[in-house]
Parts: sequence; structure tokens; C-alpha cells
Amino acid sequence: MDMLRVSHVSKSFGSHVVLDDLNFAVKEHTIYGFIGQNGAGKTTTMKMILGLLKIDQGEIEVNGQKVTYGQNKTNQFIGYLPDVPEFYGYMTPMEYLKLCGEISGMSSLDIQKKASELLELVGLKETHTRIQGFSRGMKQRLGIAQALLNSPRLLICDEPTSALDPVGRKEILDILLSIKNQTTVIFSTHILSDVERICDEIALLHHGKIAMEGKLEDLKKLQRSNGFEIECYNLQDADYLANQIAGSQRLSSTKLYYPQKTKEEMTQTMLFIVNHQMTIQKIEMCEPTLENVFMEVIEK
Ligand SMILES: Nc1ncnc2c1ncn2[C@@H]1O[C@H](COP(=O)(O)OP(=O)(O)OP(=O)(O)O)[C@@H](O)[C@H]1O
Repeated sequence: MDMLRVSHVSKSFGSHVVLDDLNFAVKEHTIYGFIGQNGAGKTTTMKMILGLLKIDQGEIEVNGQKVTYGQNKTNQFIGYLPDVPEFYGYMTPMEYLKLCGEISGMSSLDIQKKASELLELVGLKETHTRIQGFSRGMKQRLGIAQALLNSPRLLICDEPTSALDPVGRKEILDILLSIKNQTTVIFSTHILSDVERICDEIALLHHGKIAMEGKLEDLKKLQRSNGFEIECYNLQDADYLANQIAGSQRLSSTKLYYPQKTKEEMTQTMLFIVNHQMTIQKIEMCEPTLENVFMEVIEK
């Protein structure tokens, strides 16, 4: 079942077309990576899913129900983590979650149970300090707990890891992975390695449309070729190869990279090396990465 369906959605600000007949769907219990350059329209899309921004054309459905601008009916299914969540700094995490639960009309018994479950999940159960003393990572973890308080079927995270250090990012990614069986997650980011680590499906928003969508392995297969790398034993050999075989980039004094070359071209290079009785340390095809696939689409 599709938890989210975005159908033929267009959005302009004045004469600036941001989304142009955008279509995509997110299946239940997937972690969907929504990637795109700065200004591609990721936040605009998320705001429209939340009914916070008017759609010019098209339709969005959450859990089979149509999203209507300015109404919050479909938001009962959604948890939202903004890129920089705001809190009342003078509260402890438990006090804050209790307040959120009360505002959303949960019973005090439910609040107590759910809040302590969620604080455990995000590693803040034993934290009794006030939020104003929290690191960015702790705030982001509390933001996830808050977004999950009403047991949403869809969790929308807008750049949840962008401002965090590697440890903080890993903590957030681990939390998102651990809730996959309970909820569907859509998360936007620039950090492609985060997407590679946890996403089941990836969509690249470019020029107002989904330029590429699918599972990571399938997207990597779309790439023409990622080239190969040669590591020589010394500078002289690397210089010689760079002169004799055109198209290299220098990665270090002894390392050459030949971008977008095929396996056949690597074989020819190996023959050249053997015929010239050279010894090298290493030659290998480079693994396609999401970053290369992304760049190929963007640069088209
Ligand atoms: N309220 C608005 N009025 C005018 N233009 C806007 C408005 N909101 C967004 N835009 C423009 O729409 C485009 C898409 O913005 P959006 O914030 O959705 O991009 P994004 O993909 O989330 O980018 P980033 O990764 O930088 O956050 C940008 O060019 C932005 O300047």
C-alpha cells in the first residue's frame, strides 16, 4: 500500500516554477530518501504534504486520504521533524513530551507510557537536564521522539542530519532504521552517504520533477561507467602512465584515476602495463556511488 502519493503536483512562486508535474509514491514501511540540490523544492514538497502550502495543480494523498491546504485532517497520520526543531529550553525532555501529548489530546496514561518508550528509543530516558543544555544531536533525537508521539504512519524528516557531526548523524540514522517496522519514513537530505546507509528507495528531485527513482542497487546499475584507478609504486611510473594513457586525473603522487572508462579500457591499460614490463601496486574498477549517479543526472 502507498502511504504517500504525490500526483501531478505543480507549484510556482510568482514566475518561478519549483515543481512541475511532480509524481511519486512511497510504499508503507519504506525509508524513502528524497534528495536534490539546494532549492530543488524538497521543503516545498514537504510543506504541501503537511497542508501548510497551497498546491497549484495536482493532488497529494496520505494514507489514502486527500491532503487539503489549511486543514489538518491528514496530519493525524503524520509526524514531522523540521530541520531545526524548536523547543522550550527550560523544560526537561519528559516535561516537553508531556506538554506535546496534552496539546494533542492524549490521555495522561498514554502520554506517560509513550513518552518514556520514546525517550528510551532516542537515548534520552535518563536525561533530566533542561533542553537548553542539549547538543544539536540531542535536540534532533528529542525532535524524533516528539514527531513519533502520536504514533504516525508517516514520519517526514526535513534534513534531519545536516547540522550534525558523524556520531550525531549515526545516532539519528540508527533511530530511523529501528522504527522502520512501525512507520514509513520520508527524509530529505543533501548527505548522500546517509541515504546510502538507510534508504530502501531513493528519489532525486531535479528541475521540478523526479529525475531518477528506485532502489540504490538499481540506480547504481544505471550509471554508464565509473572508471578505474591505478596505484603505482613510484612517482616516475605514475608520470609515465599519465603521459602514455590519456584522460587521467591525479589523485596523489602515485595514484591515477581514469573517470568514466569501461572495463574494456581497463583491460587495454593492463595490457599496456604488462607489455611495458611495469609493475603496479593496484588497478581496479571503481564502485559506482550514489554521488556519481547523482552528478550524472544533474550534469546531463
Ligand atoms: N515562500 C516562498 N516564496 C518564494 N519563493 C520560495 C518560497 N519558498 C521557497 N521558495 C523558492 O522555491 C525554491 C525551492 O525551495 P525549497 O526550500 O523547497 O528547496 P529545497 O530543495 O528544500 O532546498 P534546500 O535543500 O536548500 O533546503 C527555492 O528557489 C526557494 O527560493
